[in-house]
Amino acid sequence: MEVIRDLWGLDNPDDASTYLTNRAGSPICLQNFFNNEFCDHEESHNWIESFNPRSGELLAHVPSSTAGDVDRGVAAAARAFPYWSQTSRQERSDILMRIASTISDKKEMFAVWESIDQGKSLARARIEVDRAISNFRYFATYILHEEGSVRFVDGQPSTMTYEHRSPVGVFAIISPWNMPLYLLTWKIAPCIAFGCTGVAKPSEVTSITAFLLAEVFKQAELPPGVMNIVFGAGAEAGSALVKSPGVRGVTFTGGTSTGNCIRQDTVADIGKHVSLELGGKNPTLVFNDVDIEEAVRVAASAAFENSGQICLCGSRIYIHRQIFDVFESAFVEYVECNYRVRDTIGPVVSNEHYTKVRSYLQQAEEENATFLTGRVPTEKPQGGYWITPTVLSDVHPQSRIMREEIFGPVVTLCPFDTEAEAILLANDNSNGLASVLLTKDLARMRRVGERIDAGLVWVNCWLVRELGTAFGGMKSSGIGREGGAHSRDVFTNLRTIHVR
Ligand SMILES: NC(=O)C1=CN([C@@H]2O[C@H](COP(=O)(O)OP(=O)(O)OC[C@H]3O[C@@H](n4cnc5c(N)ncnc54)[C@H](O)[C@@H]3O)[C@@H](O)[C@H]2O)C=CC1
Ligand SMILES: O=C(O)/C=C/C=C(\O)C(=O)O
Repeated sequence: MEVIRDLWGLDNPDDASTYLTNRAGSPICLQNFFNNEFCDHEESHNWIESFNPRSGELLAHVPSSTAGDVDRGVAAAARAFPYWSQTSRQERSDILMRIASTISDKKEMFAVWESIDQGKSLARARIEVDRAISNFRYFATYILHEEGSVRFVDGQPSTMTYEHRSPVGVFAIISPWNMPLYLLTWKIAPCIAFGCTGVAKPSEVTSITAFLLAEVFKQAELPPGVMNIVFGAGAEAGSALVKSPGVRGVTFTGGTSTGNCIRQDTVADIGKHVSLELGGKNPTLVFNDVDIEEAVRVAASAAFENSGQICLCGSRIYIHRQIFDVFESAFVEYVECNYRVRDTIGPVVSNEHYTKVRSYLQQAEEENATFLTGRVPTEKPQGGYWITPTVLSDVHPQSRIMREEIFGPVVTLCPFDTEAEAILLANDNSNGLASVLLTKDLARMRRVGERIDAGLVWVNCWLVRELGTAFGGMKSSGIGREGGAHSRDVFTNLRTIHVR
């Protein structure tokens, strides 16, 4: 496979950029991956164009797969399931470890292509590649250390009872464009660790690292059919995959409206396992006892990391009125020094997303919000989708800017007077994914932390992750949890066995 060989050999940004220049506008063409073979999609003239976010240039041709292609992937996964579901935990663990080592050997190559394809900085891409490796290592070892128990039924000493788990079957794994490799592996690793097989459909906007991951599966000798990758549009390939009768479970991360569609598409099949991790409009609460410098650092990182394109980003910052002015000026100064486009943060992912984020900024202007820093972009320098980190105040609580997930480098600042008001403001949103509390008061951490509508509450920190703990949201932010035993629940069926 010529393209894989080319990309695989490039592990520094300069070589990758020379390679792209030498292709002289001829895009990289990706292929589906079924049964451990790269193969052409059915309608081989039909491609989705994927662009370089830094320049707007055409970067890749992504197969526009059809329902027929999806069927091939599902059939491959179904054929592999009887064998794979019976392999020993040790065998699966060894293969997951080999996958982790193979990515690790090509860490820089993965980071370079993730950065080119998604637009994130190389530093950020490196962190995410490391975390993708950790996903495989974590589930490789988790399955070796699971505990179970056998009990005797009360009053019946000759009857014992125990719980047994078995893999569900073929999974549809659907992932978004904001942390492409990390979020895909967050689902693929437990899927194969718990004995399921699958078909993964990465976002059509950022498909390159998933294509490289397919080569990792080959090199790590994952048996054919255990994990297949189909590329294509959500409305066609994604939808066909979710609806496929051969698919027994769906795990999805992405936007809330797509999550709602997937819920509708699976609701009639009651036995299908469904796990949905959706959007957020997350509050950061800054109380009046904080160290301002530290609070600014955490709140800014929560707002602007990955150009605000993480579902966990804190895009509504509420600050106690007593420290509002001092926090506001320190925050703006910090953002201007530390989140500079092109230098420390990248563009947003696509032209479509640029237009969406820009429309919120235009609305802010029309509604007379105060732009403390940042602006409505008027041009695309060098054709890229650059948006300057923007801090707004004086935004009406009912404005779309305050209520909807913008998913870009845009944050609002608002004052509050009391703890009770802070909780009301934080919870005044249909989402319930994440939140940050900044305070030194331990009693308040509990009082407030336990009343916030959010699946994840970070106190004096943000994006601290422990892969064994529950990850997911409440309200419109999703259904179910993943991580450690929660992922096990997604990918396995539970039966209770009584033996006399
Ligand atoms: N993790 C998160 O919270 C994310 C949130 N978003 C939000 O969602 C908005 C829309 O972004 P999109 O790129 O359109 O995200 P999306 O949620 O539509 O895309 C995520 C994945 O779902 C697939 N998909 C789309 N429609 C589908 C369907 N009907 N059935 C099955 N799969 C389907 C896509 O191809 C992609 O692989 C963004 O502006 C952002 O606000 C986007 C990405 C991640
Ligand atoms: O686990 C993390 O660190 C980040 C997860 C991010 C998402 O799930 C998302 O943005 O969709």
